[in-house]
Amino acid sequence: MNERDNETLEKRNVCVLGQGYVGLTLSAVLAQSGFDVVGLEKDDERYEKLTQGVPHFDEPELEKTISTQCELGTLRFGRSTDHPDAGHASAYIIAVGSPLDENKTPNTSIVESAVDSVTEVLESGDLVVLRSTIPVGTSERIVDQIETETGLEVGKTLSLVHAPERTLQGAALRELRHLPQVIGADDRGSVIEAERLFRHVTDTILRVESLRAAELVKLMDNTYRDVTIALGNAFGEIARSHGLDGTRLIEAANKGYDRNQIKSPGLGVGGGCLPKDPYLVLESLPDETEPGLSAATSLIRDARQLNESMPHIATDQLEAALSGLGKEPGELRSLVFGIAFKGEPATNDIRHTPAAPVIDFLAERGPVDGYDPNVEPEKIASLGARPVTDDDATVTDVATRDAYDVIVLANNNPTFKELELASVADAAPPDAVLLDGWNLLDERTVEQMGLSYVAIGGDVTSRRF
Ligand SMILES: NC(=O)C1=CN([C@@H]2O[C@H](COP(=O)(O)OP(=O)(O)OC[C@H]3O[C@@H](n4cnc5c(N)ncnc54)[C@H](O)[C@@H]3O)[C@@H](O)[C@H]2O)C=CC1
Ligand SMILES: CC(=O)N[C@@H]1[C@@H](OP(=O)(O)OP(=O)(O)OC[C@H]2O[C@@H](n3ccc(=O)[nH]c3=O)[C@H](O)[C@@H]2O)O[C@H](C(=O)O)[C@@H](O)[C@@H]1O
Repeated sequence: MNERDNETLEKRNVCVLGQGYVGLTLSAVLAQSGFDVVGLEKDDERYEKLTQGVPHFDEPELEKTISTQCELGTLRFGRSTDHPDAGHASAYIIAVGSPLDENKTPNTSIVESAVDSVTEVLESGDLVVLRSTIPVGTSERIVDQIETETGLEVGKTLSLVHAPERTLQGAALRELRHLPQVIGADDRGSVIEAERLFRHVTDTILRVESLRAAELVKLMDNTYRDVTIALGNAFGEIARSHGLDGTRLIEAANKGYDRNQIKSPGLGVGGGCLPKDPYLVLESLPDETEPGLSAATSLIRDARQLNESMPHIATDQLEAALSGLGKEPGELRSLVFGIAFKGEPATNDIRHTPAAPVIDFLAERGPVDGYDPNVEPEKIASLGARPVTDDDATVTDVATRDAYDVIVLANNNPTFKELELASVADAAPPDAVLLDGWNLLDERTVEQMGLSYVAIGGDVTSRRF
């Protein structure tokens, strides 16, 4: 049995490795829940901002929570497990990145390196929580890594679980408190220890049978979302091939028919996770050639590839619409609204943003301005667009500051619906094109203003007025 079995976690100090979207929000909520937390962040710039109480990303209530907990002394930050408080902790939560490499194969080296640094301070009776999203089977390999490096034994002198994060960026602090927490381990004692911690965060703990079960539950959640989004995108393309408007047909199909809620077509799937996690499923299969698996993996892979192609399908549509403009190469003036990977809930995260391939396409044809009230100008510039930084400007002010030949709504920020189309059309050259990546606007209104309207999943020629 675990040597600390009779000690409740209320006395445990917690060390969270990685203070990104997952680690920092969890550190804040754990501190708020009465734990003594040290958050470790190895990135110098991010660490420096944290020492000033400033997160590198926006989440509602996050900065206020951090400031309160730091003032109370329940939350502090360090760079590595060399930090004195890291050694005093008895619960270690790994919340570092698990990206893909350039071949779209999972890279768990960042997780393994974080685990390595924890093994230097682990003691008998400690708890390790693997929170990063990792391929099935990774936790078992980490158990071997820790047992070899420390001589501790999971289930006897050490507890180890996989407890995945499932919050939505932009809603994380609220969802941490309300979503059920999945916990999987290969021994009962470890689950009990982890429950003693997470029951202070959320009311519902969902025990699953093993480490790999918890890994797969998380990957199923995100892969399900990616595949269902892909099906909405597929219907958009199928409808368009019939000269029909997929978005309107999906709206009709969903109305009053709750057991089906088909997702609307969109410009693409971004963020740090959905574009990645289906590949973690595909890359952790024992043997993809087994008959039952090959169909399953084709479904997931094809869905992922369709979602990856959506921005390029959009620029193909745009290319067709631009042919009528007769612009010389390099002359096309463009504005891209919505640089973050999604517009709602608001985020400043540009990881895998669908705006990037659209900016690339337009930048080959002329200057591109980029506008997103939630994204720092340097991030917009990093994608090759010239940041528009008029803080007091309305979206109409931005859209009419130049005679743009192309205006793109690249994410679903609801403020883009406030575009005063008459003003936009007045400022634009004849036959300017508006690409509405999220079907935010009414095509009839856009067309009546004299702008060419291109929508994802929509087909203007099909529209019966
Ligand atoms: N972003 C999200 O909303 C969600 C992400 N996840 C998963 O959680 C994990 C983390 O995701 P994010 O927070 O978005 O990643 P992130 O990249 O924003 O944050 C990770 C942080 O850890 C730091 N770091 C890396 N190695 C470190 C080490 N050894 N010691 C201290 N700091 C270290 C990095 O500098 C970075 O700031 C990933 O596996 C992701 O798939 C799961 C659910 C939600
Ligand atoms: C199953 C699920 O809901 N996963 C969530 C997802 O959160 P994330 O912050 O990535 O946001 P998201 O709403 O899934 O959006 C991801 C991308 O998908 C796009 N998207 C979203 C919904 C939709 O109907 N169509 C669509 O194209 C968004 O525009 C965005 O580019 O991924 C998170 C993660 O694992 O990082 C996860 O914790 C969250 O619970």
